[in-house]
This record gives sequence, structure tokens and C-alpha cells, in this order.
Amino acid sequence: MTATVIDGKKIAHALRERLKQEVAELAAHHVQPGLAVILVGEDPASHSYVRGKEKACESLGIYSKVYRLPASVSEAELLHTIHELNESSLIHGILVQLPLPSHISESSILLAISPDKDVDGFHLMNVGKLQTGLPTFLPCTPHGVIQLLQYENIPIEGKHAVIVGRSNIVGKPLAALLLQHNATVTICHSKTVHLKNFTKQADILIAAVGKLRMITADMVKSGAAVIDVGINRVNGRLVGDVDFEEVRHVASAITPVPGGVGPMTIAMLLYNTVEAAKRLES
Ligand SMILES: Nc1nc2c(c(=O)[nH]1)N[C@@H](CN(C=O)c1ccc(C(=O)N[C@@H](CCC(=O)O)C(=O)O)cc1)CN2
Ligand SMILES: [Mg+2]
Repeated sequence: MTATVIDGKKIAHALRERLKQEVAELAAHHVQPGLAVILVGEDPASHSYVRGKEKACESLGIYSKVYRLPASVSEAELLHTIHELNESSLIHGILVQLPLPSHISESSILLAISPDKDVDGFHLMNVGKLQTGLPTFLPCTPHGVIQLLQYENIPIEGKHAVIVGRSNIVGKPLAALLLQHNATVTICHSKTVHLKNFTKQADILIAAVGKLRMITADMVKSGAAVIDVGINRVNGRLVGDVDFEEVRHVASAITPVPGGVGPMTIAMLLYNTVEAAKRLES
């Protein structure tokens, strides 16, 4: 078997074209969606993602403002900036790029963002809504994964989805979303004993660990759909958590890195920003 390679760039592009039209329709009603991004510190990867977000907003006609703050910024200063943005009529979406420096409490910062502007879907109120099945902003990467599966007509209902990784930004919210789509969901993590016994059962296998090529062909059931959320840098090159060249001969569908899930993360952020503007301006 040779897997279909899922082209996340193409699917993200199609979504962005749809959003561009929506932004134009909003402009006709004198509404311009606005996104504020707060970036703390000098991490080069975070700077690169934020530039990607800025450029994506520009290409759609979304207003964006980036706050680039030094790693030494205090939690109080950060909270002050968020409180101002909560009140700003130009801003519909607020995002704090993660990770934050260790002297700042991530949970206090995320809790300060107005849930109505929380386009990452990380505020506890929105985390609770997702768990409860109430409408809310869906976290961008998990939502992107669902979109990829749906675009490729990969069935979710009744399927066994195995997620390797239990982070708050990918593993846990993705489990909630897959459950909403009636999958049977297993979450594995670094302390899982006999990981392969679980991954081998997956109809949909999601790798979100951040460990280079940790999913090898012998861990994958023949015909499974394999989604690689991993981002690892090797000598400046990006590599996922899945041994792509080997696993593509076992899976029925597979996402590459780069060009798989990554572009969808930004597309879903744009989607949430447009949604936020529609809700706040209606
Ligand atoms: N507040 C948030 N912080 C972080 C999030 C998030 O959703 N919200 N996710 C990640 C980083 N991230 C967005 O912030 C992100 C990661 C990767 C990509 C992407 O487009 N990847 C490309 C390759 C890009 C490259 O060459 O470096 C790909 O995979 O094809 C976009 C966004 C952690 N923090
Ligand atoms: Mg990718």
C-alpha cells in the first residue's frame, strides 16, 4: 500500500480563499476583523509562527497588531496589555503565543483573555465548553486535524482514534473533538506501557509528542490514517514524529511535515478571528 499524502497547504489555501470572501462581505458592512498577538521573548520558532500569522491576516484583509515584548516583561504588565485589548473595539481576537517564559503563569494569563476574544480556545471557560459539547472557539491545531480528515473523507464515527500526546493545546482538546465526532478515543503518553499495543489498534493515529520519528512502521495498522502533529528541528530542517518514508507504505493516508497540520493551524486561527468578529459585531 502507498498512502495518500494529505496536502495541508492546499486544504489550508482553500479555506483561506473562503475566509477572504467572508472578510470582504464583512467589509461591505464596515466590519474589519482584528487580531492581537502577544509574543514574549526571543524564541526563533515563536517569532516565525507569529510572522506567519501576521502575513496570513494581511493576505485576507484582517487587521492585526503584534505586541513583541521582552522575556523580562512582568506578569502584571502582560495582564495590563490583555485588559486593554479586552476593551478595544478594533480587536476581536486575542492570542498569546506559547510557550511563555517560566516566571509568568500561563494559566493566569490565559484566564485574563476575554472568553469572547479567545481565538485559541485556551480560556478555562472555553475548555469547559469544548468538554461539554457547547459551541465555542475550537483550538486551532485540533480543529485543523478534524478539517483535514473531513476534507479527505476519512470517516471518524465509530473509528478507533489513538492520540499519542496529552498536551493542553493538542492531545486533550483533540480527544474531546474526536469524541464529539463519535470516535472511540484512546490517549497515550510518555508513561504508557507497551505503546505499540495501542497504536497498532488505531484506525486514526495521531502523533503529537515532539519526538523525532518515534512512530515507526511496525507501530501502525495497515490502512490506518496517520496524522503527524510533531514539529522537530534537525539541522534547521523540520521533521515530524512519524517516520514518514516507512509509514507511508503501511498507512492509507498520511500528513507530511512540513505541509500537513502546520498550515491548518494558522487557517483555523483566521477562521476563529472571523467568527469572533461576526459574533462581537452582530
Ligand atoms: N498560542 C498558541 N501557541 C502555540 C500554538 C497555538 O496554536 N497557539 N501552536 C504551536 C505553534 N504554532 C502556532 O502558534 C504553529 C506551528 C506550526 C505552524 C506551521 O505552519 N508549520 C509549518 C512549517 C513552518 C516552518 O517551516 O517553521 C508546517 O508544518 O508546514 C504554524 C503555527 C505552539 N504554540
Ligand atoms: Mg505539518
